[in-house]
Amino acid sequence: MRYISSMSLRFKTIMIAMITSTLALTTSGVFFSLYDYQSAHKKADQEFRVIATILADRSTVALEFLDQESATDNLASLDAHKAITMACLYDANDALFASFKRNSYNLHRCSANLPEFVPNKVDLFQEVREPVIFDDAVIGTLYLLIDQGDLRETMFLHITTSIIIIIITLFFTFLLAVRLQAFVTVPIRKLQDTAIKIRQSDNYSLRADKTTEDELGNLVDAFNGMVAKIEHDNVALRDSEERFRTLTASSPIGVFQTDEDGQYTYVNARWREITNIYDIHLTQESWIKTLHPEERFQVLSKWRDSLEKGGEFRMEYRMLRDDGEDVNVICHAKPLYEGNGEITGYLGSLSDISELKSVQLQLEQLALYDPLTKLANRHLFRNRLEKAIKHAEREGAMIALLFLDIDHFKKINDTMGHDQGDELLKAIAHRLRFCTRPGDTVARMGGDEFTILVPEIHTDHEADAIARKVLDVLKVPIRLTGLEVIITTSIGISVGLKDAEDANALMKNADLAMYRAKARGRDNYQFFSDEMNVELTRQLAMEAELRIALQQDQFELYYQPQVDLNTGKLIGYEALLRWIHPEKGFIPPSDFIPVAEDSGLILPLGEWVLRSACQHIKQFTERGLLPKDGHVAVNISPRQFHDANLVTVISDLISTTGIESQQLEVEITESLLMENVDSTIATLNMLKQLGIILAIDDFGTGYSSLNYLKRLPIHVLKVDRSFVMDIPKDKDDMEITSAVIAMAHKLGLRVVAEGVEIIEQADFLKENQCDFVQGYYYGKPMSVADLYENIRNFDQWHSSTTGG
Ligand SMILES: Nc1nc2c(ncn2[C@@H]2O[C@H](COP(=O)(O)O[C@H]3[C@@H](O)[C@H](n4cnc5c(=O)[nH]c(N)nc54)O[C@@H]3COP(=O)(O)O)[C@@H](O)[C@H]2O)c(=O)[nH]1
Repeated sequence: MRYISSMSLRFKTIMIAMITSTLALTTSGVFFSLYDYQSAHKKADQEFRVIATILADRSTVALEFLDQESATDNLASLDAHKAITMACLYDANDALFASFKRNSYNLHRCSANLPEFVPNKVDLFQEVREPVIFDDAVIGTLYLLIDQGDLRETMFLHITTSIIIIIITLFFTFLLAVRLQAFVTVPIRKLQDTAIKIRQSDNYSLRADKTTEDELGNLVDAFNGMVAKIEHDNVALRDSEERFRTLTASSPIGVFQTDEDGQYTYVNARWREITNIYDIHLTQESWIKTLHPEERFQVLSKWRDSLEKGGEFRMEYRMLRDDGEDVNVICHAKPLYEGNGEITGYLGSLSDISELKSVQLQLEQLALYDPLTKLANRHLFRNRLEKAIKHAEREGAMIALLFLDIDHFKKINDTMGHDQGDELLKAIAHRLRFCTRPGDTVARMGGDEFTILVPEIHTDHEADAIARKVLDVLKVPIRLTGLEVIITTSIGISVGLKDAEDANALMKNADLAMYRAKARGRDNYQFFSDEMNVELTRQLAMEAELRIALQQDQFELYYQPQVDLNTGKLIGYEALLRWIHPEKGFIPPSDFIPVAEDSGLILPLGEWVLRSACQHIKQFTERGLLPKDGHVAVNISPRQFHDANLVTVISDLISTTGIESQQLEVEITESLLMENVDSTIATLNMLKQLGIILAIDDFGTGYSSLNYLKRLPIHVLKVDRSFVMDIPKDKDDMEITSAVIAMAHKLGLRVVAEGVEIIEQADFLKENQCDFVQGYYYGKPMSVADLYENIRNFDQWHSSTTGG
């Protein structure tokens, strides 16, 4: 079959025609020869039987009368029939009676007796036996032997003629087939030649000639149509490729194409710029050489993996170019497929993302690191803390978390200026790094708060040692431009997973411990303890109770008189808040004010105090308990002071209660002044514009500088009780107090001395021109009812209480 399929169409067409003709002619020749032979044979047989019947009939008389001569003559009439070779007449006993033979050369002779009949005998001669009947009795048999040679000869002649005719016909058929096949093969050959020409010349504008209008003509049309489509597609492809080349040539992205083995077949100019490879014969090896040694293995194995699996290649990697430049790139290559689905190569892009990477790094730096100190920021610290907790859970290890707050940093920052403050923070960060090991994390949480995470400790002593080291190292004077600063810090330590098992709790515990360190005089460290937690629980319980107290009106204002030292007259009161708990009784403000401050409850509570104080001012004025130009001082906590609504609240209260604004004095603590200086001054100015009196409370306990005080729009300075209480025993306190009074006067401020308990203190203050005093010596804070009871006439009441 394969042999046949490889034969030329021309040969096959001729062969088909020849085989078909041969088969048709042979079949019909053989059929007709046989038919002819059979017909001739049948006809001869009938003829000889008729002759035999007639002859037998004629021989009846000769046999009956035993007339051999007549019988022989009778038989001799057969001479006219050439095919009858021999005729024998047998009598009733089958004995030869008369005979005839063609000639003396005839080999056949009649046998003496009638030959026995042999059925299905095949011979060149045919026998005919005809009974001779007389009166319905067989009196003899006529036996004829007929030579069939003529019949056969005729048949052979017919066959021979047929064969000759077949051969001649086949010959003409061949000539005709050879001629006719050209109608099929020539257009096909032409089509083939055109196809070959197109293929060799890549000239798709060529077309095959259409010579017929039959199926071959249709084939040519279809072929030409197909070529036209290819030509059109080629043009489109060329245009597209042209556009691609033009585009890639000026593309800011490197573009490359490789074969299926990864060898470069095309790169654009940008690709060369990025890789710094300008070899004309570009190989994969030249690209491999540009890969950064640290990443070469990963890049190559991924690239080879993509080649083997026929998958996409997408990777971000570094290159170390031969000019020494470190370039970050992102490479993306996709396989190109042939029509049969096989990969023919890769088309890819190469982008220089160095700038992006550095921006990303900067962003990461910004997102995870504190821009000033370059320490980890809150997020990164939190992240590392959570990882350390997980590690500790798995390994059963301990972690230490140190929470640091620089002591009085705000004061230092405000005094030295923010630039120096920043330098100081950087120096602190540097020292903290020095105190830790590579696996530890030092973070700046914001402001002057730092944390240290030690991810693996074995005993508390290790955390203890780090804390000591930090305290010592930070205490070493820090030299800034033009000055030297000594700083201390307060450190809270929580140990995981002993004190707490999650990041929030550990942070909270360390924070709590840090506050304990602050409370214990700063410049020390404290480990978190359960007792701190108890304290926290207590504070939370108190917070809940404070909310109820606010709803149930469990608060009351007490008033402590303030006296003019020169005249001895009452000039006003300080309003002091009291919480009368229905079960616990009196709870001092020093206990609940910090809780209210921390929880934010100070805002509604402080507003309540202001409203009550304004209402009382109104009542006191009406009942003559407040002298003309007298005032009531109200304490404002830091959080309340920084509340955006404070000025509006006070302004509304003054107008709704109908008091004079100068009858209200607002006391803010000195420590508050050290935070947000600008906004503090702005708020003070707004309050001053309302016409109220502004006083600085607890003066001397903070770190206010004179320069700083000068900028503040305040009227009164209250010398803290801690300076007054040891007068006259403590000479230092006396000196400080007199200096503060003198300084305040120079700044145009009036001075109130707090906590005056004895006459010596009053005398000392008077000698030093202190303006006003307040203290148990003049009167303890008292309820409004007591006030009405006691101060009907202040002068009388004062002399009765002081004995003066
Ligand atoms: N934000 C607010 N703070 C308030 C309010 N009411 C009070 N406070 C602050 O609570 C702190 C404690 O106050 P308190 O227990 O009322 O103590 C005051 C006086 O009773 C006490 N004092 C006065 N004279 C003497 C004395 O001669 N000896 C002595 N041992 N104590 C005396 O001093 C406190 C007044 O201090 P100060 O406010 O600094 O003038 C206290 O800090 C209050 O400020 C409030 O409504 N809001």
